Amino acid sequence: MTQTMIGVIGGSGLYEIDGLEGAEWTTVDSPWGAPSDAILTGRLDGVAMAFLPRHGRGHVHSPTTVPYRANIDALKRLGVTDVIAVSASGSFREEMAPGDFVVVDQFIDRTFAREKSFFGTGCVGHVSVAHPTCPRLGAACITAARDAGITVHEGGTYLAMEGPQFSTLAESRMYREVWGADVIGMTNMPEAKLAREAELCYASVAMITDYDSWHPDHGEVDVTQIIATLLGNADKGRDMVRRLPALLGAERAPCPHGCDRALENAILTAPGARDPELLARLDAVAGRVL
Ligand SMILES: CSC[C@H]1O[C@H](OP(=O)(O)O)[C@H](O)[C@@H]1O
Ligand SMILES: Nc1ncnc2[nH]cnc12
Repeated sequence: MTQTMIGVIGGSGLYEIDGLEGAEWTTVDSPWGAPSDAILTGRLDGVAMAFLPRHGRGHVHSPTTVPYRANIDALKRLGVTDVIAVSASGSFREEMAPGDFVVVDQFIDRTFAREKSFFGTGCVGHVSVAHPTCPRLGAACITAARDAGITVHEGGTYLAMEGPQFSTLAESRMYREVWGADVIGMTNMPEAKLAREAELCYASVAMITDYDSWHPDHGEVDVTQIIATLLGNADKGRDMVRRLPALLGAERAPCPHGCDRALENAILTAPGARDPELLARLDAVAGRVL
């Protein structure tokens, strides 16, 4: 048994959480650069918690410039075991309405201008992301959201786009009708892939703010409309997060889905051919297997 530490990555509109005992903003140094912000640490119902605003307080980082590797490394370095990503998202489904939450379980990664792996020349690693989210953690989010009175949808495919512009109407229709995506956002990739490389359980909660641009009755998405919905969603998100420690507990058994063992047999580079500088940077993420 290890100790649970829940890491919450707060998206647009969710820049802090309340109610943590011993709350403190901690600056974490990472060999992958500076994280988006300091990390709020503390305890809730006897469980260690860490909260990181994805875009930084004051919304400084764009979806492209969020330091995804530093963020995941910093959470791992602090001792986080389970990451809950909370993200403002557009909906491609009539029934996934603004104000609803969707616990996402698949992704289509259309991002192209971001560093997507901790591995590379001198230490090549390949992890599976066929099932990119942790079902155990996702189930806890579903229960927590339901207990908080939120309309929550179980499962969905999140299209991760580069942004920062929203989609064209043709793209919106293609993602929905041809590709079968359910929700859209700009940040869950490469975050989910990096969490898997770091052997962290990862669950994604999409807080629906809009119908993107496909819906004939809702016109095109704009940020004013998103912000209006986002403020109510952020309160709901905080309510969901407050319920997670009691559901997950302070003691943690190995992940039944193997998220915490994702690197076993993943590294191909022969020990003698590995780059010592890269190995040093991988200390937190992959130290267990190096
Ligand atoms: C505020 S509109 C677009 C912006 O909101 C989402 O951010 P996050 O995923 O961090 O909640 C979306 O991905 C865009 O970055
Ligand atoms: N329609 C949308 N497209 C991309 N990211 C979003 N975040 C919130 N709504 C979005």
